[in-house]
Amino acid sequence: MTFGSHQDQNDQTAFGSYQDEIYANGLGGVMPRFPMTYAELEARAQQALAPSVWSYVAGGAGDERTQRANVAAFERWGLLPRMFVGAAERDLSVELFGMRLPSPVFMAPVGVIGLCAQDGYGDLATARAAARTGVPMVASTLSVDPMEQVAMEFGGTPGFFQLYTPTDRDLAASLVHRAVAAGFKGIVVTLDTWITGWRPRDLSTGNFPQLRGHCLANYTSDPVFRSRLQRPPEEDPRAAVLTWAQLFGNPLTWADLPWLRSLTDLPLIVKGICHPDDARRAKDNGVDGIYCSNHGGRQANGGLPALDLLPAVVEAAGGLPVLFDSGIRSGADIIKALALGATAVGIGRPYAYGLALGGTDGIVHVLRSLLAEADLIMAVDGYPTLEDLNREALQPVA
Ligand SMILES: Cc1cc2nc3c(=O)[nH]c(=O)nc-3n(C[C@H](O)[C@H](O)[C@H](O)COP(=O)(O)O)c2cc1C
Ligand SMILES: CC(C)CC(=O)C(=O)O
Repeated sequence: MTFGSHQDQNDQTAFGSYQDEIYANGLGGVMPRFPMTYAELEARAQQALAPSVWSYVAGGAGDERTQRANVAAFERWGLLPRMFVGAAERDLSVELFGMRLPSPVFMAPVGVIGLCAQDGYGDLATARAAARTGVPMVASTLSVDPMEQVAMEFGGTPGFFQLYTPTDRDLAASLVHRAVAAGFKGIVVTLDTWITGWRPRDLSTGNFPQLRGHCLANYTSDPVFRSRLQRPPEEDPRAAVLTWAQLFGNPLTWADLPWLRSLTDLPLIVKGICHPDDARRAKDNGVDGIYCSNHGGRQANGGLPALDLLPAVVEAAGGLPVLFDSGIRSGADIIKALALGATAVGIGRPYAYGLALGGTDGIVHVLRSLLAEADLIMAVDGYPTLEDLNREALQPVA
């Protein structure tokens, strides 16, 4: 099978075969085009991206201590290999919100992802990667193309819509209802970013407001948003951006949760939950999934690594699915997060870098590499199914 062919879809349950493919294609195939380590992926993405986009994607809050800690946290856990298991066949599939997914991996919402693509249409390229790999995309509110067009590229892969809840409730309802109509399978409400964190790299380049301004397609295509403007955004884009900036961020409280819940029957997932009490309360208020994340260290510096917070959140979630991101850089990281109780694991910056280097092919390469590594670790370490991956599979590094 050739790399990047549409046969990928049929290959979703044999993730480790990507290794054979790379060896078979040899130097004429994947290797000269795509990096095989995260360090190389990051370095080459830096070369490929405009400096302001690079700073925005790679950067985080403050001196980026929390961002680095997210990654370092994975090094404090080691996997325990088991022998005589005969894990010749592995099953990485997972049941999530009533759907069977080929793997417990998804693409975390990345706003402004559009600008990581060479042609500027990165949301569509990402959706196509979801179609090819079966790895769901959580489409950000902040996209270059409207959600309806993004959803049309998903193929058979389910997609999720990430909501930045505006202060205008009618607009929030309109965005959610559009997502339902477009066929999204769940709504992820991000709680930790109603205001942007202190991001020195963005402040240095000064380009962050401009970058955001390119990613308002979900607003400018929205009838409610348009009704709030004196003139159509096509005629007065500056006024549209100013109006958007005024209503972008809603500092939600628990009192808002019943209203959010009432907007849709789709699974409602709350992103940014890091405290067990918040997980418990969200569950008691009728959410369907908890998303443990510290936004990749982009919002508040000085926090604990998200991985360290995961086990308590899982326990408090009392059986609700727990999605996790922040710091996943390898297949081993995926396995460790699953063993610590995550139901599914979100990839963030790595796929944005894949997009920067090779569009849809680049993302497919990143996702398949991560999944191949995860699958092969399960094979070698003797954990054939996700049920086998639990706390017993891990030991803290001394
Ligand atoms: C460039 C960029 C943009 C992001 N935009 C969004 C967004 O629009 N909505 C959201 O909920 N999270 C957003 N996030 C956070 C990611 O969903 C995820 O939590 C984070 O990337 C995980 O950290 P990691 O990439 O270091 O693994 C963004 C992250 C990056 C890197
Ligand atoms: C426009 C931003 C607030 C989008 C985001 O979530 C991020 O950059 O982390």
